[in-house]
Amino acid sequence: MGTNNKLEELAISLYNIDAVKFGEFMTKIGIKTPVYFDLRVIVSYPDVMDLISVLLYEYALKDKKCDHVCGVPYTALPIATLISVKTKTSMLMRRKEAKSYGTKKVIEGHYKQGDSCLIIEDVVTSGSSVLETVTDLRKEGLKAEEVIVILDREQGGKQNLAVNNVQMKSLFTMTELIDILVKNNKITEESGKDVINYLKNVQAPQSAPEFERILLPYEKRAEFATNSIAKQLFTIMATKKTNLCLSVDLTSSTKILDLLEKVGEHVCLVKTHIDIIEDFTNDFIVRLKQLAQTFNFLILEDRKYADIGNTVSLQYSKGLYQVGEWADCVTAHSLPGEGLLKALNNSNNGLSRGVFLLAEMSSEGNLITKDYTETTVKMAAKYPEIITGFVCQKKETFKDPGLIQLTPGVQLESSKDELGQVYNTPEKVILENGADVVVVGRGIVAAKSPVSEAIIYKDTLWRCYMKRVSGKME
Ligand SMILES: O=c1ccn([C@@H]2O[C@H](COP(=O)(O)O)[C@@H](O)[C@H]2O)c(=O)[nH]1
Repeated sequence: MGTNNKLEELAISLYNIDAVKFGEFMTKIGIKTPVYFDLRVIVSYPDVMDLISVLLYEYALKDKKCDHVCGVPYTALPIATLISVKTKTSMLMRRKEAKSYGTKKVIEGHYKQGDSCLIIEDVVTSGSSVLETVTDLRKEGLKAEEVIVILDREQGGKQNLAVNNVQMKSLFTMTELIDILVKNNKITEESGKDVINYLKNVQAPQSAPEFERILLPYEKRAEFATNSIAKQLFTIMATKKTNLCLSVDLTSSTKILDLLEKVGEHVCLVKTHIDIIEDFTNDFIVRLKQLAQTFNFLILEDRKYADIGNTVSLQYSKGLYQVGEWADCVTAHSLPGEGLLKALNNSNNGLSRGVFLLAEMSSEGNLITKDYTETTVKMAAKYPEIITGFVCQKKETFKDPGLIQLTPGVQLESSKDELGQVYNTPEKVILENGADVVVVGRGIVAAKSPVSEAIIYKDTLWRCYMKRVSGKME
């Protein structure tokens, strides 16, 4: 049987075993889709597994030399195993979380620096899962420049990967799969067209003006995010319906924890300045993490790293605060150059971590220029796996819908403090200036009743966001 016939056979089998379904489904992040894939079920069908491995071999592996293969966890792991055995190629296995004991290895198997590793994946949408695996392999000095996938959903993954120097090959694109299923009378031409139309809509975002980043809802933005913390933060905002980041600029750990007990449910992000706490102990961190888990918020340590890579690496992972152990993300200046980003990227100990780069500041008379901001954004583009977004003030600062605009300097009325902090209103920062997550400090912590004030900020900020995105996705 020729490769084309086998591809047809595979498409029909995937349909028959319900690995691909048509109808109206809701994705994990609440977006409607007319097609749904669940390739996890293929492990129960040895004939389908066999066909997939034969096709992957014939299509992409026959004439290729690579030192290892590695499946993106979890669905692609058994596929990678079959390929490894069939081609007698060594396999590597990537853990999703580093072990907390022993070697703390993320990549299991025997390999040496410079070895090439071919990645195998089942379905690619934005390419972010593949990029997570690429990042871990590259950290070990492996060459990870190619991925083969069963299905390309044609939602920007291929382009995203190419930007990160990963070439993607697929057995089918979504359009090709649909064509086969229509041709074999598995689905009607109409539902085929529905899917193609859906694809056109989701492919358009980056170019069409109505899909400008600030007009997209957070759940959609999560799909574009490459950094896992950005993805989580978008999803938390969409689920909890809050884009409020509380800056807990208090010097007593008890006061911070008491406040978070009461307002944790209203915030998506809690921003700390850990070095202003006068009674810091490790218990504070334990309690803070518990609260983050209970109320589903992330933690940002606003450390504003600004030193050479080696020092930043030490500041991040050592010393009294061991920030890398507990903060989901940190802030950093771009001033010292890329070494700092490399340091943060290499010091994450296998944990999901993110960085907000300061591209602009809210304080009067700050020395950041337009050129500096633009160069900062360009620098960030080289480290998509670690960059969560930018601390900035203007919507023009960056375009990438997968990154987050974190904007401080916000109070209910425009004003200034006596030390140069400039406050804009929620309306201005969200509707005009493009803020995604809004940082409020003294507006809440110094209020007479911080809890009721937090609720007012949360409601006001969310209303502005809803106004911004409403009607644009229909
Ligand atoms: O440009 C910047 C960057 C960071 N910040 C920080 O945000 C909070 C703002 O606190 P307020 O009490 O709401 O003024 C504070 O922790 C700053 O360090 C900023 O204000 N501007």
